[in-house]
Amino acid sequence: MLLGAIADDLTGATDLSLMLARNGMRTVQFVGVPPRNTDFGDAEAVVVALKSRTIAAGDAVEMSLAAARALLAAGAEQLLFKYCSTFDSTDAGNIGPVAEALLDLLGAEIAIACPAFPAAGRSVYQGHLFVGHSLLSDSPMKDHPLTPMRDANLVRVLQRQTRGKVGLLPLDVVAAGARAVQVALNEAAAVGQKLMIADAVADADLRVLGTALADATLITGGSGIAMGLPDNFRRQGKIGTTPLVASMAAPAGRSVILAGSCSAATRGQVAAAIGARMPALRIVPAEIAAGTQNAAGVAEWIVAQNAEEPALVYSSDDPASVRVVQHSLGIERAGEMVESLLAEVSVILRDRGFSRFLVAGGETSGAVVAALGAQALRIGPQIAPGVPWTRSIGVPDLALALKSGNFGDPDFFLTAWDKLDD
Ligand SMILES: Nc1ncnc2c1ncn2[C@@H]1O[C@H](COP(=O)(O)OP(=O)(O)OP(=O)(O)O)[C@@H](O)[C@H]1O
Ligand SMILES: O=C(O)[C@@H](O)C(=O)CO
Repeated sequence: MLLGAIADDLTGATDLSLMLARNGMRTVQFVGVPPRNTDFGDAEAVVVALKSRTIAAGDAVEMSLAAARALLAAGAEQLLFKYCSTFDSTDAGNIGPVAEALLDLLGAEIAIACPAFPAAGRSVYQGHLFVGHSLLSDSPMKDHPLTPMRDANLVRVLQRQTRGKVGLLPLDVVAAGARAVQVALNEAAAVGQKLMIADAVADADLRVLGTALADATLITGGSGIAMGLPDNFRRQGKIGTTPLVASMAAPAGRSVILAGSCSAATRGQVAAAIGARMPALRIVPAEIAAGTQNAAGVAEWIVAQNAEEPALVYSSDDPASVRVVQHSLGIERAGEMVESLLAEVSVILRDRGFSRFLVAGGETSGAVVAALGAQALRIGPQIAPGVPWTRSIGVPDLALALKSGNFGDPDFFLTAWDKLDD
């Protein structure tokens, strides 16, 4: 095992695992910190998925350090801390505190922070994060239920979360090549900077950064920052090239879609599925609170649908309605109620022979997969940039597609199934 990664949510971990697998690295993903003496088999990269994006910063630090220690003990030569390509965080953390704690653990002087992922429309220029053609602060991320992002200047955002000084690695330095990047990082470290937001607007920039970071013990960023890393190991003769599969055998059983993401892309996918007459049931937080909607009832409804086609259960709602719910129930309680209900539903369905789950939303996926009991995932074919099918290793044997809220085309819920072989 060469590369050890810690992801702050589950869909982010599959996004990263797909990036590494697409770039030829044998990658296995773990859900939670792997237990002591875990056999990582022939994995060249191990990605540990945490659910640490929105918990208290101290807990996120502790969990991330535990993951880092497990990866280092298993032989990782380089650590990557993966967070969201939209830099989802608050002034309390958790990107800054976790990155600083990992720097301390490794005794490293400086790390870059680069959420750019051009294939999904995320680019960083002059330290400002763009989502498509909009600044982060003008994008739908300004209304995220848990981490509303209202400042696009990432140097400023990260500085509010960190003790150490945050700097900028501008695009002209990146354009000058890997050596220029290394010189800039050394100079920044010499003046006491701990983290540097790195500009990148195209895959070529991310590959330059990747090359420059061959000897870095810690790298932080979105999945894009990983695209150049496998080549470093390849140049050193440590890995070959394992091709990504084009389709995946799925265990026999029924299919379901559970969407707990309120992100714009997911809402579009829900609308497209309903438009295509997929059977769909809406989860309403106020009804869960009132006890008129519960997991048993929702699961019954799903089981009663046509067994040959996937059915959709969604809580996805527009920002104004989400705000109303959060105001009456509390942000955390509203989120937890939906997550718990979908998690309970998934367990009932698993026990009724469902084996193919498509889950939308990072927090939602974390809750569902933990309840389902899948502990490690093998990476299958790409459905959309950042979203692969995965198959759990051992028991339970499930096909899982864990979709980040904002990823995928509108027809994602309809076409994802084409990549599964019966
Ligand atoms: N109708 C709703 N009202 C209030 N909260 C909701 C509603 N539906 C879902 N939620 C909560 O909003 C949160 C959505 O977060 P989640 O991470 O699942 O999606 P996302 O942020 O779009 O995805 P990602 O993190 O992958 O970008 C969850 O905690 C979920 O339970
Ligand atoms: O980086 C992204 O955008 C995703 O992998 C993610 O982390 C969403 O939760």
